[in-house]
Amino acid sequence: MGAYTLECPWCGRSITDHYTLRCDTCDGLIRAKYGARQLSLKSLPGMWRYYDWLPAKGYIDTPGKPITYKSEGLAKELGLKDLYISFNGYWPEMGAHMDTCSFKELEAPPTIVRAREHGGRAMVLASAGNTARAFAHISTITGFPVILVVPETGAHNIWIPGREPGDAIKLITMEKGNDYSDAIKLSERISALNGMMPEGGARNVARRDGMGVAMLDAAVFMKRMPDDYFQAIGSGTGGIAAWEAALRLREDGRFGERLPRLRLAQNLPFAPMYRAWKAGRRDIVPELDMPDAKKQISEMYTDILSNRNPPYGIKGGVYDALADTGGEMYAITNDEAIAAKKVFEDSEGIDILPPAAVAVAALMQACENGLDKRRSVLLNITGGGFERIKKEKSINKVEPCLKVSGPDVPLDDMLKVIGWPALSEKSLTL
Ligand SMILES: Cc1ncc(COP(=O)(O)O)c(C=O)c1O
Repeated sequence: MGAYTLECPWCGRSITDHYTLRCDTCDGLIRAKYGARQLSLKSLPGMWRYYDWLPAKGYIDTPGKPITYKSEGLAKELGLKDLYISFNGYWPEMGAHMDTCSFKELEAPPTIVRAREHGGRAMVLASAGNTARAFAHISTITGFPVILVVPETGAHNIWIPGREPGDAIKLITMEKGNDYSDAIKLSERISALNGMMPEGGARNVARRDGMGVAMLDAAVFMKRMPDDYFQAIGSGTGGIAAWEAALRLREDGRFGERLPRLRLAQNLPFAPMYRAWKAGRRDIVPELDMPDAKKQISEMYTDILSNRNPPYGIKGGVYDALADTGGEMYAITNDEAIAAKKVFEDSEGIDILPPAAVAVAALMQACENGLDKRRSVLLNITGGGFERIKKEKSINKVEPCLKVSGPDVPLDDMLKVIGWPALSEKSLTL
């Protein structure tokens, strides 16, 4: 069980896993190559049902997994015959128990397990909100220290469902004017500390293969891969993950030969990947694709979908995923997303997070523009059930231990407040 090696499909190197995030030779995205060519489902909790294709030896006892179901309400609304929904969030009647209400809860468990298995004593990560919440939740469950760097505007997103936040969570907020990319810069500086593991973003196979579980769960439920996969993206890591999961399913042989077309959506006015893709470019040109990025980000319906350095042009990144699957990009206005949110909630009966509304709006746009209604479509509702969980469980805010002015603040003062290196000793007792 759980046997894997790492390989770089772009230069053919096989790599021993030391929590390795990069291929030194060609800088393409490395992948996990699993011992099990065919997926067999395991009797393990939540997402660990897909343990065969997760890069970890152990697992964490958490119930969260995507729930795939066949839509009736939205399908009827849009005239689609075969619309499937991957619901990532809280919806107990459907068996959905991702209590932090987003698919980032698929990334956190394998990433923390992998880090621990490779000698990590703490993890640092930057997030506009949902990712930090998911890692904080898993830190509360496991006691594994996490340092979260979050722009002030996203701090309200960091809460723990149903219990008090664990004391191994250290939340650092960044003053107004800093965005997600500033948070990434600061977290990269902190990650240079001995024993501190970077979460690795799209480069971390545990994050990607964790998110790929949405595609695996759908294919198992549908008994085949969907024709189309809709998702809202900021970094696009979820899109890459869906593509890689589909490549494994194709190799498995029981889920079809054709890769699902990735249909990925960004929220206007900040849509650098949409613009680069539409211009037929592998590279994002900041002056053309995200002029005045900070202003654009401040005008988005959901700045969760903002990332100024997405893994787009890198080998094995979003561009390659779109190209290999015959994919398409969509740009969604704030009004379209707000309208789509209501359509989904009225027709399916559960609240969704704003990024998921962007994906719904993309599906609606595709339908208006002639998407063949007989195609089997998988819509990734990447977050939902927040209104619902608020009524049923306590939402316990994580209080920041420090607020900083920008990404270049002196590290020493910061570490004193975090309690480093004493914090790192904590993980040794776990
Ligand atoms: C709820 C939700 N949906 C979609 C996304 C976009 O994910 P990605 O761009 O990493 O695929 C995010 C990112 O944080 C998110 O929190």
